[in-house]
Amino acid sequence: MQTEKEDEDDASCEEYVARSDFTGSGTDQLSFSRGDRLLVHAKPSSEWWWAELQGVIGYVPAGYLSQDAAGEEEEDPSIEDPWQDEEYFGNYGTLRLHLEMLSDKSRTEAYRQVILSNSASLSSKRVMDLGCGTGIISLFCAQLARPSMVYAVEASSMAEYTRQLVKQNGCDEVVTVLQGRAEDIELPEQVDVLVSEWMGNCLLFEFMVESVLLARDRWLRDGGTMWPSSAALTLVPCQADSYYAEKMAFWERPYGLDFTPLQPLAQQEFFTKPKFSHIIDPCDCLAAPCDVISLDMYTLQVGDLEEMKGQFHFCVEKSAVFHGFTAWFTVCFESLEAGGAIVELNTGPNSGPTHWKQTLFMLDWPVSVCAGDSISGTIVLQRNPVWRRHMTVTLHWTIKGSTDNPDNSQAGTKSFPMWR
Ligand SMILES: NC(=[NH2+])NCCC[C@H]1O[C@@H](n2cnc3c(N)ncnc32)[C@H](O)[C@@H]1O
Repeated sequence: MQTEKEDEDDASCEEYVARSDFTGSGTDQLSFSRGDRLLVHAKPSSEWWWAELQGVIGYVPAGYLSQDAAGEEEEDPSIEDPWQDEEYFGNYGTLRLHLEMLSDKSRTEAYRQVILSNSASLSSKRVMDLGCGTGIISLFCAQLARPSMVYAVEASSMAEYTRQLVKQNGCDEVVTVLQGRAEDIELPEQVDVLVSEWMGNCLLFEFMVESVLLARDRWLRDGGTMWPSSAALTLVPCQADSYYAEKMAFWERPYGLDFTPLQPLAQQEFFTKPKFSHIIDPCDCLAAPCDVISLDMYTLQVGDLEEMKGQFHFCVEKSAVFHGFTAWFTVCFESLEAGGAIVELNTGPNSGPTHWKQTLFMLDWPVSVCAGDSISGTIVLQRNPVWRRHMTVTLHWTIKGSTDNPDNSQAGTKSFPMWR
């Protein structure tokens, strides 16, 4: 018989249905599968609830749960396809994106350099090229080295053409194209090297990296090599005068008229989401850039991707208007030979241009800063619990005046959806 307290607890418990799978990270998060019925005991915050599943208790992301049974009938599109694979792989089935990537010399030459500088060590190695697209990396392997086999895995319809390109270039003895998602295909053997070009805007957008980690855990032999081997997200406070003038200052006096009542609209429309494909000029950087998140591709776990946190502390080097932060990434490819040369692909303003360009996060209002001021804070990349290729980037910052400008101290925070 339940005690009054237990009755009371049951009364406060509410049953919810999981709309999507969730892999918890750490000991206090509860993993579950789509369709599981969870008992929610408490809602300490709007994002994380305290729930129970088959006697196990832990934190669950509230966004994953829906209460109304009716929700099951009107399937929310995100439940059907939280990875939006139909649209995602549909896009990669056309040439537009492949042309953009192949036209990116910094990107493509970096992968070619990796193969070239490891060509001797690649002899007799088994390679998996995850998300091979047109197969360029696999063709580099077959052309510049003597691997025993390259498994070129591609989920989109481009794979049919990739097979033709492999044959057209006389590489079909070495390269085998497998059409399918890396998560679903079967290889006849484990591989020595897992190479992939998985990086998205702000490094993680698209979350293709999850597929790479799953393939690592399933197909890379112990002691095998991950290319890239590591990745880092870099941040810098910046001025963005021309972007600000174009989107915000414009409304001050267009054709001699005062359109400033539209500025709150402009802020909402143009500064709510990050501006990807921004090109930051090195002189727009207000401080030395700082790596805020570093990924080790050998130890990174899928659960780690739910929330990635980084800290920063910038010393402002010149008096300017602080419009926002700019982010970019760098990936490194370790040598197959111990101590061999590392190849780096840096998508920042001091390296060759790439199709990723950089990502600009505009503050709601610019702030004047002086040389000697400090800008400290944190960046949090929160993976979208429903749309699994998306995330929200939250920046918290505090500006502290330098000794000769002590009263300029202010704090701010802003969340930027990428893109839902
Ligand atoms: N750097 C990126 N942001 N995107 C560039 C690589 C993306 C290529 O990998 C393919 N691709 C992406 N995910 C997968 C997957 N899980 N399995 C197979 N192919 C994939 C996709 O169809 C495309 O051809």
